[in-house]
Amino acid sequence: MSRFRFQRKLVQLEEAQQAVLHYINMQKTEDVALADCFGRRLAMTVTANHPVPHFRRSGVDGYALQASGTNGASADQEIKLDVTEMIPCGSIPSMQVGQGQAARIMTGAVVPDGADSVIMIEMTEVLPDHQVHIRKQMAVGDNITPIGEEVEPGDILMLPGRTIRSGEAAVLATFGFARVSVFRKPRVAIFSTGSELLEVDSPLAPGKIRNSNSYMLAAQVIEAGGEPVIMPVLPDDPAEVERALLQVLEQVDLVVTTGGVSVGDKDVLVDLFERWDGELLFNKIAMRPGSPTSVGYWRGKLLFALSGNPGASFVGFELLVRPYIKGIMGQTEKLHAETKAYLQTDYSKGSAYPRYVRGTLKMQDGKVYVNPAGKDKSSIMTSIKDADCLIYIPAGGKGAARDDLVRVLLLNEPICSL
Ligand SMILES: Nc1nc2c(c(=O)[nH]1)N[C@H]1C(S)=C(S)[C@@H](COP(=O)(O)OP(=O)(O)OC[C@H]3O[C@@H](n4cnc5c(N)ncnc54)[C@H](O)[C@@H]3O)O[C@H]1N2
Ligand code: MOO
Repeated sequence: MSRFRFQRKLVQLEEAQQAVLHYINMQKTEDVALADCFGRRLAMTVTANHPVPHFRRSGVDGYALQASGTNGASADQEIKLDVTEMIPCGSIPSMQVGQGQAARIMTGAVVPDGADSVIMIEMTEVLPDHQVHIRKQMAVGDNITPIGEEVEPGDILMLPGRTIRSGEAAVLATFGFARVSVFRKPRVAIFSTGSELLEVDSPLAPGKIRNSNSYMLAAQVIEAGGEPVIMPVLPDDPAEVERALLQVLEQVDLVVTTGGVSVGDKDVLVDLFERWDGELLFNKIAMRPGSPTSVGYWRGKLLFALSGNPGASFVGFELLVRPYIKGIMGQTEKLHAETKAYLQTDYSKGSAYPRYVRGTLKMQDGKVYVNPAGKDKSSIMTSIKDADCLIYIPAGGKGAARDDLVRVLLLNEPICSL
C-alpha cells in the first residue's frame, strides 16, 4: 500500500498555486502570418511606429475650407466659394485652400494645407462653374482628425501575453506587422485513468461510462491557449502508467491526468508517486471539489494529477493548470479575475475546506447576482456547461446565505488594458 495514499500533506490553494507557478518556464516564441495568429498569445510588445492618423484626415464627405470665411453662413444666408479640386481617399491635394475657396473632399482623405475645417456635403449646394454654396458657419477643427489624435508614435499599445482577438488584429495590421511573434502553444498531454472508461463512440455497457474528462480538459487547454494531445486511457497497472507517461513526457510541455489520485485500491497515480524519480509538490489541497489533486515535477515537466470526478477535474484545471499555462505564455495576471456578486439562493452545504462552486452570473438593474450553475456534487458533469464563474464559499459549517455578497472567480478571461 502506497505511503502517499493516506499520508497526505495538506496545502492551502494559494500555496499550491504558488508552488506550481514557481515552475514557470517561458514558452519559446515563433513568427506566424498575421492571418494565422488569431487566438494566439502575443510574445512581443507592440509600440506605435507612426502616429494615427499620420495626416490630417477628413471625417466626412464634404468641402475643406477656412472656417473664418463661413461667418454668418446659414440656410437663409449662403456663402459662395470657388471649388479648387476634388480630393479622393489615397491621393494628395495638389493645391492650398485660400480665402474664398473650398476643396471637395472624401471621408478619410488628406485635408489640404490652408483648410482648417470640413463642411458636410449635406450643408452645401453644388453650383455651376466649380462653385459651391455653404449653408453653415464652421469652427476651426470641425470634422478634421488631427495627426496623432488616436495614437502618438512611441505609444505602447500591447504587451506580451495578450490574446490576439479582433481588436489586436486591427492594431497589428495598422502598424504593418505582416508576421507576428507569438508564444508557441504549449502541448498538453491529457490522460484519463480507469478501467470503467469507454471510448466516446462505444455503446454503453454495465458499470462502464464514456470518457468525458479528456474532451472537457482538451477544450479547457484550447481555451487557455494550449494544444491538447488526447492520449489513450491509462490502465490500472502502475508500471504501465509510468511507461506511458515517460514516453510522452519528452514530447509535451506538461501532462494532465484525471482520476486515480484518491485512496482507492486502483488509484494508480498515487502508486506512481511512490515509485517514480520525480518530486511530489503536494497531494492534497484544502479545497472542494478536488481535494486529492496532486502535482509533481518529473524530468523537467509538471504533472497535474486531477481528481477523476468531472466537477473536480474541471475546477482543478481552472485553479491550477490554467494559471500555469497563462504564466508560460507571458501573462502577468495568471489567476482568475474576481468580482463580488449577490448570492440569489441559500447554499447551506458547509465544508471543512473552502468550496469553489460552479456558478452562473446574472446582471440585473446594475447589480451582479450569482446562482449555483446546477447540482454541485463533484461527480456531476452537466452543470459544468452552465458555469461562467466559480463561487467561493469559505470553509465552515454554514455555507453561505441568500443575499450574501460572495467572491466569484470569472472563468472568461477579461481583456487586459495593455
Ligand atoms: N474513501 C475515500 N473515498 C474517496 C475519497 C476519500 O477521501 N476517501 N475522496 C473522494 C473525492 S473527494 C474524490 S474527488 C474522488 C477522487 O477520486 P479519483 O481522483 O481517484 O478518481 P477516480 O476514483 O478514478 O474517479 C472518480 C469518479 O470519476 C469518474 N471518472 C474518472 N475519470 C473519468 C473520465 N475520464 N470521464 C468521466 N468520468 C470519469 C469515475 O468513474 C468515478 O466515478 O474520490 C472520492 N473517494
Ligand atoms: O474533493 Mo472531491 O474532488 O470533492 O469530490
